[in-house]
Amino acid sequence: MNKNSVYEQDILEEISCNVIKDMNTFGVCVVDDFLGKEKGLAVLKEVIEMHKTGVFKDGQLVTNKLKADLKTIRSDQITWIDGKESYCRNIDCLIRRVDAVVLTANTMTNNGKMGNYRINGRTKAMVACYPGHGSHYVTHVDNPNKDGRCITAIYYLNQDWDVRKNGGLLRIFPEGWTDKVADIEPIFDRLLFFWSDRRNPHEVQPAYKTRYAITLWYFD
Ligand SMILES: O=C(O)CNC(=O)c1n[nH]c2ccccc2c1=O
Ligand SMILES: [Fe+2]
Repeated sequence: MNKNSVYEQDILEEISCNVIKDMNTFGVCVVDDFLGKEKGLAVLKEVIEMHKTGVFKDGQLVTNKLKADLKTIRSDQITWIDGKESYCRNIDCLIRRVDAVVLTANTMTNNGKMGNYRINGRTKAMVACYPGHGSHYVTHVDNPNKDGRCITAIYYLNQDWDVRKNGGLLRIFPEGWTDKVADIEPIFDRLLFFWSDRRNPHEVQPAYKTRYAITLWYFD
């Protein structure tokens, strides 16, 4: 094993340790500077290129009933990739690193499980774009009905993001914490994990600048 990979292995184990601790304590875990600036920018470049070539499909319509003009706000725009596409080499590297964290965390816990899950697969990667103009995602649970998804992993790509100006905050309302919320800013090179089930209802608040994220859901 060369020096570099031993170093990378150490970092991977350190990150995985933190993921286990935070997931078992809070059900939510944030890892900042996950890829580093160069690799993060390479992923962002691929996503922007995809956006330009029009691969994103319009997501759900959100009709804004508050306004008399019943203005419809187009919300998320998404596309699914498995990472093997020719235009996703850097996104594939991201996916493999997130896989490595989840699988390492899974094996590091004494019984080979994280939160009583034995992860054995995941979805393709969902690349999501909130196009600004107030686009948002109403409070929801990713997996309300035991469809097998247990961990949501979201990687954010938004440079110089200021929630006071740009909105787009992810607000999680952890079950059992009536007076507390987890506010996650969708900042560049941030990786977020949370349990996908009813423990973590969450919303994406209205975004006023193009907002990119890549989501993976892990199955047990
Ligand atoms: O971007 C975020 O910070 C959180 N994002 C979400 O919770 C989220 N959850 N479920 C989806 C299903 C289909 C399309 C987009 C989504 C989506 O952005
Ligand atoms: Fe969600």
